[in-house]
Amino acid sequence: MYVANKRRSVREAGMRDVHRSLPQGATQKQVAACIDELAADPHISGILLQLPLPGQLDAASLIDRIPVGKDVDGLTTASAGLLARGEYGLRPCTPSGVIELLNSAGVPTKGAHAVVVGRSQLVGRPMAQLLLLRDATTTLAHRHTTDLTAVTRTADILVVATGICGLIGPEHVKPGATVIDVGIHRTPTGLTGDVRAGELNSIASLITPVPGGVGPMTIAMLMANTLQAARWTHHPAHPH
Ligand SMILES: Nc1nc2c(c(=O)[nH]1)N[C@@H](CN(C=O)c1ccc(C(=O)N[C@@H](CCC(=O)O)C(=O)O)cc1)CN2
Repeated sequence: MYVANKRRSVREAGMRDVHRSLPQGATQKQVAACIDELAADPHISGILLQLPLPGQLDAASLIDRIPVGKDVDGLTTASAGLLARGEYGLRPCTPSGVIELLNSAGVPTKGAHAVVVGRSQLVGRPMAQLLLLRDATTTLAHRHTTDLTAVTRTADILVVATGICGLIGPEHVKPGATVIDVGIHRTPTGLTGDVRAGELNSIASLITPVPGGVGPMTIAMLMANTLQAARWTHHPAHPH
């Protein structure tokens, strides 16, 4: 469904979309060959490998076959390195979308205490790096954090990306905080996040909804990255 949504957005933005669907049992070699073909094609500006992959595949080494200039998900080692050094490059879509949400809502990051819960390569780690670049005092919490509640309660900006449905409740949130819920879970009563948003109305000053919050921003940032990558493709002086 996410792939279908991305393909639709690509077409709506006036770009051409090329979709390669491999069988569930595809080998590392088959997926690598598919990426290599797209990487070598001068008519392709951006490539993404939809995650998660089936267990027989090693995602990290496959992602690293994507040339850095076409890495519209910002997940290659090269893109992660540029981000870690605060240098110009394509950045992961979900964390970039969160920064856009904070900007558009006028939430100041400079000097704020931002706590990110979850340390995935896809969201948590790059999120912490981006907040640091925005001059937030940043804490990255995870499953081994001692007394998570005490840590999250000091956050002016709380970003939750744990994959645990309803983990965060009122006891975790400082009054007036901005809460960003990256989680998405399908339950018998509908879609819900990592945050029990309904219990936070009188505590948080701002909170992103699920659905309709971070998810659509992820796709919007993918479009922005793809446009940037296309500009580089057509202007040979680009940095990659
Ligand atoms: N290669 C990647 N794989 C994955 C990424 C990614 O950024 N790159 N992120 C997630 C899934 N994802 C995009 O791929 C994604 C998740 C959710 C949404 C979204 O719009 N959600 C809607 C609800 C849609 C629904 O379920 O009905 C919302 O939150 O309102 C977009 C993209 C893992 N894999």
